[in-house]
Amino acid sequence: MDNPTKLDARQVGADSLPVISIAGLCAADPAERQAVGDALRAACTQTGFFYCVDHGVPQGLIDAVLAESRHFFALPAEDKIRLDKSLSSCNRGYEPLRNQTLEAGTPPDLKEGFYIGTEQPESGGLRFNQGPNQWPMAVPGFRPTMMAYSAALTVIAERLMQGLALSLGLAEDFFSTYCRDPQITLRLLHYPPQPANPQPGEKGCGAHTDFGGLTLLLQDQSGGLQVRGPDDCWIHATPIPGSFVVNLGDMIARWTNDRYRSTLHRVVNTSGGDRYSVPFFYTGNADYTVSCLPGSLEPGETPRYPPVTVQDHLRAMYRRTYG
Ligand SMILES: O=C(O)CCC(=O)C(=O)O
Ligand SMILES: [Fe+2]
Repeated sequence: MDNPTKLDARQVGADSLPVISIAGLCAADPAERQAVGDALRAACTQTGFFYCVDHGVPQGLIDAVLAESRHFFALPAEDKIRLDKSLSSCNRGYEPLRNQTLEAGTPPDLKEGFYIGTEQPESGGLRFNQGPNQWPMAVPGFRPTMMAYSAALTVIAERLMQGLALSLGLAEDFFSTYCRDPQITLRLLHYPPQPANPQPGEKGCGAHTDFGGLTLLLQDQSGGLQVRGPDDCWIHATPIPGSFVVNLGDMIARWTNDRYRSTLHRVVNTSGGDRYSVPFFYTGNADYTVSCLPGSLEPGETPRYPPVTVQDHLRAMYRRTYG
């Protein structure tokens, strides 16, 4: 890892990360579906990040998510604190500025957030991240918008998992058990502008890899997301209107013995204004055991990671970044 206090990134065009149209995943012709699988394979082995377009999620819904998120974060601090995630048994609700440190050895992240998941009965913390949401009553459009968006992205994520199966030469429905009753987390994020005189290494979101399966990120037009390139430079994931930035999390790296990359990324909000983004984490069925996939080992090669359930893996990862 380079010096974490150095925050500059290479200025490159959006074409440095692949742009993949996923419309073909809905085609009746298997060759069209496989063509998307082939494009995914290239992106997954090379960058671990790509822009996803032609996904079919209405732009009006995407715009509404960002608008409702802005409304929420503009509420007075006391209203937000009333929904603090420490009041939830399942990590749902508001997370104040500087609450998480995604990059060990650097100051806490300059972001505030709000966690939403599948609406479930209270489990008293027995089932990790599973239970009821907390909702801001002062923002009436918030709940229906976030529920509609979560449902829409769950469909896209499941479709992408079918594409990933094709990309790996597996049956298209290979991940169907993983996709049954999936854990999803919608995370609203608000980044204030990067301070003029930050502490060494202080930034919006420290360098990290994502914990789960797939992440589908909606970002506004501020920019600031930086992705670790194969040549160990940081490259800007410049916003492309209407796209999602998709990346693979650690579970896919475990599945493929690191053939598919779970790539480091971070956020430095140098836009001068507020930045809003909405990662959607698709982590699959909590009880599913992630272990090295058929075809991901060369003869004589052994798995780098022991099998782990989705739930146990996530629990360990949250513990690491929330202390
Ligand atoms: O805000 C972003 O663009 C990225 C957020 C992120 O990487 C995360 O929440 O895991
Ligand atoms: Fe991330």
